[in-house]
Amino acid sequence: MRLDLEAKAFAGHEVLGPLSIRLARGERRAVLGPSGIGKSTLLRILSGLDTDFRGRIGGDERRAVVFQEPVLLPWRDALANVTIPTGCADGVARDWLAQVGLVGHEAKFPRQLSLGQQRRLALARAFAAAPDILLMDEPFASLDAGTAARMLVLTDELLSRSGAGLFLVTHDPAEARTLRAEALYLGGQPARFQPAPPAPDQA
Ligand SMILES: Nc1ncnc2c1ncn2[C@@H]1O[C@H](COP(=O)(O)OP(=O)(O)OP(=O)(O)O)[C@@H](O)[C@H]1O
Repeated sequence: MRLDLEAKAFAGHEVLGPLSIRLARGERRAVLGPSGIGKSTLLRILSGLDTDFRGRIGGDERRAVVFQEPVLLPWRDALANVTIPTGCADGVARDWLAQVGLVGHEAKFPRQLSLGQQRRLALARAFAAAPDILLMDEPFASLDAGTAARMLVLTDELLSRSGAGLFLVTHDPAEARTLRAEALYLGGQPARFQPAPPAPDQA
């Protein structure tokens, strides 16, 4: 996946660029920076959801996106929430549901699952699409600390097992370290990649 972004603007106001990213299968990067700096905007461009920018995007890697909210189909059970969006076979979906710890929950509707289980269902759906690159936007936010820690370990395992690359948007440098992702810091106006800010005890 290649992005050479010259500029991204909203209503004539430039928020991002210039910046470049290269990301291949098996590589992991995390983008960090203050609220409103442009992290989600960058993820939307990389995922192909936002094509309204100046620059070039390329690479034929399959991409899957995991958002902070699981965005599930409310009237379909967990199994169909994996098979319908991805087109994968029932057996493949059952296997991914098992890998995220949802055996026995296949026939449940999203409203019958906890938030943590819904997040794991969204993770199973993303991996069932057999992505080369997984793009994740704050996927561990608003989970209690224990659930977030388990999700992080699970994500690390599934990335290693599948060989997929990772582009993670997060506020939390510790998440990037746990996932062994190279940290990229966004700063400035319009935002670009910058050197890491000093650690709090050195500031
Ligand atoms: N659809 C939109 N229309 C207008 N402005 C937008 C739109 N989406 C984002 N912006 C602006 O672009 C800038 C970057 O937003 P973005 O959501 O990418 O930031 P972020 O770093 O992901 O923030 P947070 O960490 O709070 O989620 C912000 O100033 C935001 O107000």
